[in-house]
Amino acid sequence: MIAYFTRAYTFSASHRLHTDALSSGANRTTYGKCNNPYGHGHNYRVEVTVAGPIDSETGMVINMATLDSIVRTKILDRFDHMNLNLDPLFASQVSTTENLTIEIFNILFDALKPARLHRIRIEETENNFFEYTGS
Ligand SMILES: Nc1nc2c(c(=O)[nH]1)N=C([C@H](O)[C@H](O)COP(=O)(O)OP(=O)(O)OP(=O)(O)O)CN2
Ligand SMILES: [Zn+2]
Repeated sequence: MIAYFTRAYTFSASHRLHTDALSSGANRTTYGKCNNPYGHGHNYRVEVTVAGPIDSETGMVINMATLDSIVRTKILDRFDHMNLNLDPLFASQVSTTENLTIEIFNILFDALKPARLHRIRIEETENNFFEYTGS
């Protein structure tokens, strides 16, 4: 029997949607106000879902303290109060939340092993949600 455990985390970060592959005008047309040269910020809410059998001794899919520690070390310490565009992950790709969601999935997929990361879901604003399950 496989169970799913989801825990939510938040971090605040700034970014600017911009690509050197487009002209200034095309960037402005494509990204609108999000192309503002001074950037803007979000309070990102990240949902991490781990899937797996329930351990017969602990009754858990994953120990929450273990999950918290890994997410803090790998994600929150890296991105909270940072400019996403300055992170090497976004040196050659736009800091859209689609890309952020995939990058966070890939980081945590490796870090959580042998536990199995099932899904990352990120709320960028009250209206924008993104999710990735690895394929
Ligand atoms: N496909 C994507 N489109 C957009 C992304 C993205 O990551 N993927 N991101 C943005 C911006 O980062 C932007 O900051 C979103 O904010 P906004 O347009 O203000 O979003 P809302 O409409 O939800 O908020 P309002 O306050 O109602 O304007 C844009 N597009
Ligand atoms: Zn934004």
